Amino acid sequence: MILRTFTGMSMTIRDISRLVRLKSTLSSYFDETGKTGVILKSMSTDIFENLAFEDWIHDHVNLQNRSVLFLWRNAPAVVIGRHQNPWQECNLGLMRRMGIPLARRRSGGGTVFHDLGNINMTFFTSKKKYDRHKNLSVVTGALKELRPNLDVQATDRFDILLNGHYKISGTAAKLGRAAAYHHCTLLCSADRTTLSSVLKSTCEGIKSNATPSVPSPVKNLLDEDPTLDSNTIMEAIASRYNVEFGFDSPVITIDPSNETLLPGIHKMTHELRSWEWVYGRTPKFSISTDFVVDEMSDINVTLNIEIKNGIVESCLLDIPHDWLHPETLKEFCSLLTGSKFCPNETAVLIASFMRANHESNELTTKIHNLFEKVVSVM
Ligand SMILES: Nc1ncnc2c1ncn2[C@@H]1O[C@H](COP(=O)(O)OC(=O)CCCC[C@@H]2CCSS2)[C@@H](O)[C@H]1O
Repeated sequence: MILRTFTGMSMTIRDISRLVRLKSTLSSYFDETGKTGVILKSMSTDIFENLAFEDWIHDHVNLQNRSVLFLWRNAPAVVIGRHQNPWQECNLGLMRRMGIPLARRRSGGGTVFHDLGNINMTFFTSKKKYDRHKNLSVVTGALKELRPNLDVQATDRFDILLNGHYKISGTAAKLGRAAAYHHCTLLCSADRTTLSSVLKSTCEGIKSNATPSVPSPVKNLLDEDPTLDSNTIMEAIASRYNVEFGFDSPVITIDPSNETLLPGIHKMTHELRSWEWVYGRTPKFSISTDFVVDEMSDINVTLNIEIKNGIVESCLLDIPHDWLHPETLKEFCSLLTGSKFCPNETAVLIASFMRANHESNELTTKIHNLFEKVVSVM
Protein backbone atom coordinates (compact mmCIF):
# COMPACT_ATOMS: atom_id res chain seq x y z
CA MET A 1 0.00 0.00 0.00
CA ILE A 2 1.35 3.39 -0.96
CA LEU A 3 -0.10 5.36 1.91
CA ARG A 4 -1.13 4.22 5.32
CA THR A 5 -2.94 5.87 8.16
CA PHE A 6 -1.36 6.97 11.36
CA THR A 7 -2.65 8.03 14.80
CA GLY A 8 -6.24 8.16 16.00
CA MET A 9 -7.50 10.10 12.99
CA SER A 10 -7.84 7.64 10.21
CA MET A 11 -7.96 7.97 6.49
CA THR A 12 -11.26 6.75 5.09
CA ILE A 13 -11.32 3.31 3.48
CA ARG A 14 -12.66 4.95 0.33
CA ASP A 15 -9.64 7.25 0.15
CA ILE A 16 -7.22 4.37 0.52
CA SER A 17 -8.94 2.07 -1.96
CA ARG A 18 -9.08 4.91 -4.47
CA LEU A 19 -5.34 5.35 -4.22
CA VAL A 20 -4.58 1.67 -4.44
CA ARG A 21 -6.99 1.13 -7.30
CA LEU A 22 -5.85 4.14 -9.28
CA LYS A 23 -2.18 3.66 -8.49
CA SER A 24 -2.40 7.37 -9.08
CA THR A 25 0.05 10.15 -8.53
CA LEU A 26 -0.37 12.22 -5.39
CA SER A 27 -1.56 15.24 -7.36
CA SER A 28 -4.31 13.33 -9.13
CA TYR A 29 -5.30 11.87 -5.75
CA PHE A 30 -5.73 15.42 -4.45
CA ASP A 31 -7.86 16.36 -7.43
CA GLU A 32 -9.88 13.13 -7.15
CA THR A 33 -10.76 13.56 -3.50
CA GLY A 34 -11.24 17.31 -3.78
CA LYS A 35 -9.86 17.78 -0.27
CA THR A 36 -8.96 21.37 0.62
CA GLY A 37 -6.76 20.53 3.58
CA VAL A 38 -4.36 17.59 3.71
CA ILE A 39 -1.89 16.50 6.40
CA LEU A 40 1.05 14.36 5.30
CA LYS A 41 3.76 12.77 7.39
CA SER A 42 7.01 11.48 5.94
CA MET A 43 8.15 7.91 6.55
CA SER A 44 11.66 8.94 5.50
CA THR A 45 14.32 10.49 7.72
CA ASP A 46 16.55 11.38 4.77
CA ILE A 47 16.98 15.16 4.56
CA PHE A 48 17.35 15.14 0.76
CA GLU A 49 14.23 13.01 0.19
CA ASN A 50 12.20 15.24 2.47
CA LEU A 51 13.43 18.48 0.91
CA ALA A 52 12.73 17.02 -2.54
CA PHE A 53 9.19 16.15 -1.43
CA GLU A 54 8.65 19.80 -0.48
CA ASP A 55 9.77 20.83 -3.98
CA TRP A 56 7.53 18.21 -5.53
CA ILE A 57 4.42 19.43 -3.68
CA HIS A 58 5.29 23.02 -4.54
CA ASP A 59 5.74 22.23 -8.23
CA HIS A 60 3.05 19.58 -8.82
CA VAL A 61 0.11 20.22 -6.52
CA ASN A 62 -2.46 22.84 -7.36
CA LEU A 63 -2.38 24.94 -4.20
CA GLN A 64 -4.86 27.58 -5.32
CA ASN A 65 -7.73 26.17 -3.30
CA ARG A 66 -5.83 23.73 -1.17
CA SER A 67 -3.52 23.75 1.86
CA VAL A 68 -1.08 21.03 2.86
CA LEU A 69 0.74 20.47 6.14
CA PHE A 70 3.80 18.25 5.86
CA LEU A 71 5.35 16.80 9.05
CA TRP A 72 8.85 15.36 8.89
CA ARG A 73 11.97 14.49 10.87
CA ASN A 74 15.51 13.73 9.82
CA ALA A 75 18.52 11.75 10.90
CA PRO A 76 21.31 14.18 11.94
CA ALA A 77 21.86 16.81 9.24
CA VAL A 78 22.85 20.44 8.86
CA VAL A 79 20.57 22.53 6.65
CA ILE A 80 21.78 25.82 5.22
CA GLY A 81 19.68 28.52 3.56
CA ARG A 82 19.63 29.00 -0.21
CA HIS A 83 22.04 31.95 -0.20
CA GLN A 84 24.48 30.79 2.47
CA ASN A 85 28.13 29.83 2.62
CA PRO A 86 28.69 26.42 4.30
CA TRP A 87 32.36 27.18 5.04
CA GLN A 88 31.20 30.25 6.97
CA GLU A 89 28.35 28.49 8.78
CA CYS A 90 29.50 25.11 9.93
CA ASN A 91 32.34 22.84 10.93
CA LEU A 92 32.55 20.81 7.73
CA GLY A 93 35.52 18.73 8.92
CA LEU A 94 33.68 17.60 12.04
CA MET A 95 30.52 16.87 10.03
CA ARG A 96 32.52 14.67 7.64
CA ARG A 97 34.09 12.81 10.56
CA MET A 98 30.68 12.34 12.19
CA GLY A 99 28.98 11.38 8.91
CA ILE A 100 26.52 14.29 9.19
CA PRO A 101 25.33 15.44 5.75
CA LEU A 102 25.03 19.04 4.66
CA ALA A 103 21.92 20.07 2.74
CA ARG A 104 21.06 23.34 1.01
CA ARG A 105 17.36 24.13 1.00
CA ARG A 106 15.52 26.29 -1.55
CA SER A 107 14.26 28.75 1.05
CA GLY A 108 16.35 31.62 2.42
CA GLY A 109 17.49 32.24 5.99
CA GLY A 110 20.04 30.69 8.32
CA THR A 111 21.61 27.36 9.23
CA VAL A 112 19.98 24.82 11.55
CA PHE A 113 20.77 21.38 12.90
CA HIS A 114 18.27 18.53 12.56
CA ASP A 115 18.06 15.13 14.20
CA LEU A 116 15.20 12.86 15.26
CA GLY A 117 14.64 15.11 18.29
CA ASN A 118 13.69 17.97 15.96
CA ILE A 119 10.32 18.17 14.19
CA ASN A 120 9.90 20.01 10.89
CA MET A 121 6.63 21.37 9.59
CA THR A 122 5.92 22.75 6.13
CA PHE A 123 2.78 24.78 5.54
CA PHE A 124 1.88 24.92 1.83
CA THR A 125 -0.72 27.41 0.64
CA SER A 126 -1.51 29.68 -2.26
CA LYS A 127 0.61 32.81 -2.17
CA LYS A 128 -2.53 34.71 -1.22
CA LYS A 129 -3.18 32.58 1.87
CA TYR A 130 0.50 32.51 3.00
CA ASP A 131 0.42 33.53 6.69
CA ARG A 132 3.38 32.70 8.92
CA HIS A 133 1.76 34.17 12.05
CA LYS A 134 -1.23 31.88 11.68
CA ASN A 135 0.99 28.86 11.06
CA LEU A 136 3.13 29.54 14.12
CA SER A 137 -0.01 29.99 16.19
CA VAL A 138 -0.90 26.40 15.21
CA VAL A 139 2.40 25.32 16.80
CA THR A 140 2.18 27.46 19.94
CA GLY A 141 -1.55 26.63 20.28
CA ALA A 142 -0.83 22.90 20.09
CA LEU A 143 1.91 23.18 22.73
CA LYS A 144 -0.33 25.20 25.05
CA GLU A 145 -3.11 22.67 24.62
CA LEU A 146 -0.71 19.92 25.67
CA ARG A 147 0.88 21.88 28.53
CA PRO A 148 -1.04 25.07 29.43
CA ASN A 149 1.83 26.36 31.58
CA LEU A 150 4.41 26.40 28.78
CA ASP A 151 5.63 29.91 27.98
CA VAL A 152 6.00 29.76 24.19
CA GLN A 153 5.72 32.78 21.96
CA ALA A 154 6.38 33.64 18.33
CA THR A 155 8.65 36.64 17.72
CA ASP A 156 8.67 39.36 15.04
CA ARG A 157 11.28 37.35 13.11
CA PHE A 158 9.09 34.24 13.30
CA ASP A 159 11.21 32.33 15.79
CA ILE A 160 9.39 30.65 18.67
CA LEU A 161 10.92 31.35 22.07
CA LEU A 162 10.57 29.36 25.25
CA ASN A 163 10.47 31.42 28.46
CA GLY A 164 11.03 34.58 26.40
CA HIS A 165 14.67 33.69 25.79
CA TYR A 166 15.40 30.26 24.32
CA LYS A 167 14.77 29.58 20.66
CA ILE A 168 12.84 26.36 20.05
CA SER A 169 11.80 27.05 16.45
CA GLY A 170 13.28 28.76 13.39
CA THR A 171 11.43 29.73 10.22
CA ALA A 172 12.16 30.05 6.52
CA ALA A 173 9.95 30.39 3.47
CA LYS A 174 9.77 30.11 -0.28
CA LEU A 175 7.36 32.24 -2.24
CA GLY A 176 6.69 31.12 -5.76
CA ARG A 177 4.61 32.85 -8.42
CA ALA A 178 1.28 31.49 -7.21
CA ALA A 179 2.12 29.07 -4.40
CA ALA A 180 4.18 29.38 -1.23
CA TYR A 181 5.50 27.38 1.63
CA HIS A 182 6.58 28.28 5.11
CA HIS A 183 8.63 25.70 6.97
CA CYS A 184 9.84 25.68 10.54
CA THR A 185 11.67 23.51 13.04
CA LEU A 186 10.74 22.54 16.59
CA LEU A 187 13.39 21.42 19.05
CA CYS A 188 11.95 18.63 21.20
CA SER A 189 14.94 16.56 22.26
CA ALA A 190 17.74 17.32 19.78
CA ASP A 191 21.38 16.69 20.64
CA ARG A 192 22.39 20.19 21.72
CA THR A 193 26.08 19.32 22.07
CA THR A 194 26.25 18.22 18.44
CA LEU A 195 24.07 21.17 17.40
CA SER A 196 26.47 23.74 18.80
CA SER A 197 29.65 21.97 17.69
CA VAL A 198 28.59 21.49 14.04
CA LEU A 199 27.26 25.05 13.76
CA LYS A 200 30.68 26.53 14.56
CA SER A 201 32.82 27.42 11.55
CA THR A 202 36.54 26.72 11.77
CA CYS A 203 37.34 28.74 8.68
CA GLU A 204 38.93 32.13 9.38
CA GLY A 205 39.22 35.11 7.07
CA ILE A 206 36.16 34.52 4.86
CA LYS A 207 34.88 37.52 2.91
CA SER A 208 31.49 37.05 1.32
CA ASN A 209 28.08 38.62 1.06
CA ALA A 210 26.24 35.35 1.67
CA THR A 211 23.34 35.50 4.16
CA PRO A 212 24.74 35.09 7.68
CA SER A 213 22.86 33.04 10.29
CA VAL A 214 21.57 34.65 13.47
CA PRO A 215 22.74 32.42 16.35
CA SER A 216 20.52 32.22 19.44
CA PRO A 217 20.54 30.32 22.71
CA VAL A 218 18.45 27.18 22.10
CA LYS A 219 16.55 24.78 24.32
CA ASN A 220 14.62 21.54 23.88
CA LEU A 221 10.95 21.36 24.86
CA LEU A 222 11.64 18.10 26.66
CA ASP A 223 14.25 19.77 28.86
CA GLU A 224 11.44 22.02 30.07
CA ASP A 225 8.93 19.19 30.39
CA PRO A 226 10.34 15.63 30.19
CA THR A 227 6.83 14.13 30.11
CA LEU A 228 6.35 15.46 26.55
CA ASP A 229 7.40 13.42 23.52
CA SER A 230 7.81 14.31 19.87
CA ASN A 231 5.07 11.96 18.58
CA THR A 232 2.52 13.49 20.93
CA ILE A 233 3.65 16.96 19.85
CA MET A 234 3.30 16.04 16.16
CA GLU A 235 -0.22 14.69 16.71
CA ALA A 236 -1.19 17.81 18.65
CA ILE A 237 0.09 20.03 15.81
CA ALA A 238 -1.88 17.99 13.26
CA SER A 239 -5.15 18.26 15.16
CA ARG A 240 -4.60 21.96 15.92
CA TYR A 241 -4.03 22.55 12.19
CA ASN A 242 -7.37 20.94 11.38
CA VAL A 243 -9.13 23.05 14.01
CA GLU A 244 -7.45 26.35 13.11
CA PHE A 245 -8.09 25.98 9.37
CA GLY A 246 -11.40 24.11 9.53
CA PHE A 247 -10.12 20.90 7.92
CA ASP A 248 -10.73 17.28 8.86
CA SER A 249 -7.68 15.56 7.42
CA PRO A 250 -6.23 12.37 8.84
CA VAL A 251 -2.45 12.17 9.06
CA ILE A 252 -1.40 10.34 5.91
CA THR A 253 2.00 8.69 5.99
CA ILE A 254 3.88 9.09 2.75
CA ASP A 255 7.03 7.65 1.22
CA PRO A 256 8.88 10.54 -0.46
CA SER A 257 11.01 8.13 -2.50
CA ASN A 258 7.99 6.59 -4.30
CA GLU A 259 8.51 7.47 -7.96
CA THR A 260 5.11 6.07 -9.02
CA LEU A 261 3.24 8.28 -6.63
CA LEU A 262 5.57 11.22 -7.17
CA PRO A 263 6.80 11.17 -10.78
CA GLY A 264 10.12 12.98 -11.10
CA ILE A 265 10.96 12.83 -7.37
CA HIS A 266 14.17 10.82 -7.87
CA LYS A 267 15.64 13.45 -10.14
CA MET A 268 14.73 16.19 -7.65
CA THR A 269 16.34 14.27 -4.78
CA HIS A 270 19.45 13.62 -6.86
CA GLU A 271 19.82 17.32 -7.63
CA LEU A 272 19.54 18.29 -3.96
CA ARG A 273 22.23 15.73 -3.05
CA SER A 274 24.66 16.94 -5.70
CA TRP A 275 27.88 18.75 -4.86
CA GLU A 276 26.95 21.36 -7.46
CA TRP A 277 23.80 22.30 -5.54
CA VAL A 278 25.06 21.94 -1.96
CA TYR A 279 28.47 23.63 -2.37
CA GLY A 280 28.47 24.97 -5.93
CA ARG A 281 25.57 27.35 -5.23
CA THR A 282 27.59 29.26 -2.63
CA PRO A 283 27.81 32.97 -3.48
CA LYS A 284 31.32 33.97 -4.58
CA PHE A 285 33.72 34.34 -1.64
CA SER A 286 37.37 34.66 -0.69
CA ILE A 287 39.52 33.37 2.16
CA SER A 288 42.58 35.12 3.44
CA THR A 289 44.37 33.29 6.21
CA ASP A 290 47.79 32.63 7.76
CA PHE A 291 49.20 29.36 9.02
CA VAL A 292 52.45 27.80 10.10
CA VAL A 293 53.37 25.14 7.57
CA ASP A 294 56.55 23.85 9.17
CA GLU A 295 56.41 23.89 12.98
CA MET A 296 60.11 22.97 13.32
CA SER A 297 61.38 26.03 11.52
CA ASP A 298 58.32 28.20 12.16
CA ILE A 299 57.57 28.84 8.48
CA ASN A 300 54.57 31.15 8.11
CA VAL A 301 52.37 31.04 5.03
CA THR A 302 49.62 33.36 3.79
CA LEU A 303 46.85 31.86 1.66
CA ASN A 304 44.59 34.01 -0.50
CA ILE A 305 41.99 32.09 -2.39
CA GLU A 306 38.91 33.10 -4.37
CA ILE A 307 36.02 30.70 -4.93
CA LYS A 308 33.20 31.10 -7.44
CA ASN A 309 30.46 28.47 -7.85
CA GLY A 310 32.49 26.29 -5.47
CA ILE A 311 35.44 26.31 -7.89
CA VAL A 312 38.83 27.84 -7.06
CA GLU A 313 39.12 30.91 -9.26
CA SER A 314 42.50 32.05 -8.00
CA CYS A 315 44.99 30.80 -5.45
CA LEU A 316 47.96 32.70 -4.07
CA LEU A 317 50.36 31.34 -1.47
CA ASP A 318 52.96 33.55 0.10
CA ILE A 319 55.82 31.26 1.14
CA PRO A 320 59.54 32.02 1.71
CA HIS A 321 61.37 31.13 -1.51
CA ASP A 322 64.06 29.23 0.34
CA TRP A 323 61.40 26.88 1.77
CA LEU A 324 59.68 26.02 -1.51
CA HIS A 325 60.98 26.80 -4.98
CA PRO A 326 58.76 29.47 -6.65
CA GLU A 327 58.25 27.22 -9.69
CA THR A 328 56.98 24.33 -7.54
CA LEU A 329 54.74 26.74 -5.67
CA LYS A 330 53.37 28.08 -8.94
CA GLU A 331 52.60 24.56 -10.08
CA PHE A 332 50.90 23.77 -6.76
CA CYS A 333 48.67 26.86 -7.06
CA SER A 334 47.79 26.30 -10.70
CA LEU A 335 46.82 22.73 -9.82
CA LEU A 336 44.19 24.03 -7.40
CA THR A 337 42.94 26.73 -9.76
CA GLY A 338 39.88 25.51 -11.65
CA SER A 339 39.27 22.60 -9.26
CA LYS A 340 36.44 22.10 -6.77
CA PHE A 341 37.08 23.64 -3.34
CA CYS A 342 36.76 20.19 -1.84
CA PRO A 343 39.14 17.92 0.11
CA ASN A 344 38.54 14.82 -2.01
CA GLU A 345 39.21 16.46 -5.34
CA THR A 346 42.25 18.29 -3.93
CA ALA A 347 43.64 15.06 -2.46
CA VAL A 348 43.48 13.35 -5.86
CA LEU A 349 45.19 16.29 -7.59
CA ILE A 350 47.95 16.55 -4.98
CA ALA A 351 48.56 12.79 -5.07
CA SER A 352 49.22 12.88 -8.81
CA PHE A 353 51.33 16.02 -8.36
CA MET A 354 53.45 14.23 -5.75
CA ARG A 355 53.89 11.20 -8.01
CA ALA A 356 55.09 13.44 -10.84
CA ASN A 357 57.36 15.53 -8.60
CA HIS A 358 58.95 12.92 -6.40
CA GLU A 359 62.39 14.55 -6.32
CA SER A 360 63.15 14.06 -2.64
CA ASN A 361 61.48 12.97 0.56
CA GLU A 362 61.95 16.48 1.87
CA LEU A 363 59.92 17.97 -0.99
CA THR A 364 57.22 15.31 -0.59
CA THR A 365 56.92 16.14 3.12
CA LYS A 366 56.69 19.85 2.40
CA ILE A 367 53.98 19.42 -0.25
CA HIS A 368 52.14 17.07 2.06
CA ASN A 369 52.24 19.61 4.94
CA LEU A 370 51.09 22.38 2.64
CA PHE A 371 48.26 20.21 1.32
CA GLU A 372 47.10 19.37 4.88
CA LYS A 373 46.92 23.05 5.80
CA VAL A 374 45.11 24.10 2.63
CA VAL A 375 42.63 21.22 2.94
CA SER A 376 41.91 22.14 6.57
CA VAL A 377 40.07 25.27 5.39
CA MET A 378 37.90 23.30 2.92
N1 LIG B 1 16.65 22.89 14.78
C1 LIG B 1 16.74 24.14 15.23
N2 LIG B 1 15.62 24.77 15.64
C2 LIG B 1 15.68 26.04 16.11
N3 LIG B 1 16.81 26.75 16.19
C3 LIG B 1 17.94 26.17 15.80
C4 LIG B 1 17.96 24.83 15.30
N4 LIG B 1 19.24 24.53 14.98
C5 LIG B 1 19.96 25.62 15.27
N5 LIG B 1 19.20 26.62 15.75
C6 LIG B 1 19.57 27.98 16.17
O1 LIG B 1 19.13 28.90 15.16
C7 LIG B 1 20.26 29.65 14.65
C8 LIG B 1 20.04 30.03 13.20
O2 LIG B 1 18.96 30.91 13.16
P1 LIG B 1 18.54 31.68 11.83
O3 LIG B 1 17.41 32.59 12.21
O4 LIG B 1 19.73 32.29 11.19
O5 LIG B 1 18.03 30.55 10.84
C9 LIG B 1 16.90 29.80 11.05
O6 LIG B 1 16.34 29.73 12.11
C10 LIG B 1 16.47 29.02 9.82
C11 LIG B 1 15.32 28.10 10.06
C12 LIG B 1 15.14 27.17 8.89
C13 LIG B 1 14.01 26.22 9.10
C14 LIG B 1 13.85 25.20 7.99
C15 LIG B 1 12.68 24.31 8.23
C16 LIG B 1 12.79 23.01 7.49
S1 LIG B 1 14.32 22.80 6.73
S2 LIG B 1 15.26 24.17 7.78
C17 LIG B 1 21.43 28.74 14.89
O7 LIG B 1 22.66 29.43 14.90
C18 LIG B 1 21.09 28.15 16.26
O8 LIG B 1 21.36 29.09 17.27
